[in-house]
Amino acid sequence: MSGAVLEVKGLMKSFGALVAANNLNVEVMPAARLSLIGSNGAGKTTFVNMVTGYLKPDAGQVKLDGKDITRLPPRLITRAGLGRSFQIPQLCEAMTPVDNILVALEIAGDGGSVFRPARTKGSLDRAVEMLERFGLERYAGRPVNELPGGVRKLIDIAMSLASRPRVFLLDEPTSGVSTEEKFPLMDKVMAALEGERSAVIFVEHDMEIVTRYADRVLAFYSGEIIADDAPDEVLNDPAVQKYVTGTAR
Ligand SMILES: Nc1ncnc2c1ncn2[C@@H]1O[C@H](COP(=O)(O)OP(=O)(O)OP(=O)(O)O)[C@@H](O)[C@H]1O
Repeated sequence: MSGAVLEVKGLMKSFGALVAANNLNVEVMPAARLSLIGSNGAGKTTFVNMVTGYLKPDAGQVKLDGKDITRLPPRLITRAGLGRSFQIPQLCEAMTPVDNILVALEIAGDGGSVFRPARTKGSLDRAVEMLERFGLERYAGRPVNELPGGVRKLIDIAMSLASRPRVFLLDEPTSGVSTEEKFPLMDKVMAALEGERSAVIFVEHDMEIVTRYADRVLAFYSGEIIADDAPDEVLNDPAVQKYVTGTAR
């Protein structure tokens, strides 16, 4: 046993002649803060989609807590303990934040209907607790389609975290967020994770966010991981400066 919560071995994916993932190997420990960087088309989303079941790999294996989840459908992967939030929040527009979180709990749970999620005391308490953690109590009773973009993003993240995923994947959490809002948003996400053992993996183009919130960085280039180390090491790597950050002198 490696102690890793997520183990990715030999993951491969091609689209015709284009190799979008070339033998990706990654182990993620509980409570890790891992950032995925790389220029457009480097293969980050392909990696995330394969790990979360949205894309079938051509070869390789993904294990969560030692359980093989390769090729399971996304919903079963969520149930196994792998949460995901999207660049564009995936919300039930006419429902309140509390009801959205109840739906997320239902999807991550063992059954019931996502159209009429159970309103047990446990699930309601958890939904309210999540809103409090993100400072969103005042929006509790309004439909989410009336709420501002930053708030919707936080609700989407609160939905994924409500079921206490073992691994939480965030796709560009600060994209579309203003410079003034990006640090408060990440501070809230990281504070909400305190006390949980979830490992966090976030795709990010903003190097200020990467250096402040990640304890490890994977740099992708042309379907391969070209660096895997602490943020300072990766950002000072000549190949990363040449192919990823464009900061080579
Ligand atoms: N469904 C698909 N069909 C064909 N090619 C694809 C498909 N999905 C991704 N690709 C290609 O695979 C490569 C990797 O794309 P991917 O979306 O994983 O990159 P990325 O690092 O996430 O980029 P970005 O930062 O722009 O989101 C790119 O060349 C892309 O054009």
